[in-house]
Amino acid sequence: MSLSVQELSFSYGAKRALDAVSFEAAPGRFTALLGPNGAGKSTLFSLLTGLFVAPLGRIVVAGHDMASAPRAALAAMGVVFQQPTLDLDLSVRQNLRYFAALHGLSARVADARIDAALDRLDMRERAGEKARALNGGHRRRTELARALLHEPRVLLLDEPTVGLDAAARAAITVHVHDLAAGGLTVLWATHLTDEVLPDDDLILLHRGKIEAAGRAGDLHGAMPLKDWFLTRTGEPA
Ligand SMILES: Nc1ncnc2c1ncn2[C@@H]1O[C@H](COP(=O)(O)OP(=O)(O)OP(=O)(O)O)[C@@H](O)[C@H]1O
Repeated sequence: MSLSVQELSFSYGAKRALDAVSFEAAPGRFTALLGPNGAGKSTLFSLLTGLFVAPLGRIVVAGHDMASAPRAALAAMGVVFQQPTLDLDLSVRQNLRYFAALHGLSARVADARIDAALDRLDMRERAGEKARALNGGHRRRTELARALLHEPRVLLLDEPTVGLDAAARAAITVHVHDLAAGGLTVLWATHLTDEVLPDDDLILLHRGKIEAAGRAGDLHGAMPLKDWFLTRTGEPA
């Protein structure tokens, strides 16, 4: 397993946001972390990315424990945050080069990887444009390209389609499923059931606890995922 979360708990004062959460995400699989608003998805991402330190439980990324080997764990991880994080005054290429430099990549290696990443996302001709000039879908693609530059084993995305139109949402969802099919470990947090395919691995998080986990199609069976989600959480997707 390239991502393993064991008995993770976290509270904001008296408010318990995560309660003994355990799950694994495997290489070559798209794992959807599905939960209604307030389920604890963002809290979990803050712990996975080292923004918060978990007082209870364990996170292991590609064999590296976040508590004892945080640098190695973080180096094995690519992250697309819910909030946009591009520098809007820099070009696409400058944004990517800056990130590559932070990861210690030489300019030559960085430029080769940037070109390949932009080609894959059909964005090569936008490389010189300021991030400000891009629409939401292209900004997200740039963030995705950036998250992969250091060739992580695990890709984490926190509600990456928020604010995108239907076409951009579909394109990025398909692209990330392809990345998983190519061998990457993907953890995709969402509250939107139409982003989850029957063959995906699904973790249902509700009120800080894992409510169900398994292959999505096996969990919801003949019932549409949206209806299954409603019966298990009492909240519409
Ligand atoms: N800074 C905070 N202080 C107190 N409670 C918080 C804080 N941040 C989150 N919470 C609470 O912790 C719980 C989990 O919140 P979290 O933001 O992780 O959920 P989420 O699934 O990401 O929801 P959303 O999709 O709305 O971001 C919620 O009940 C929320 O109200």
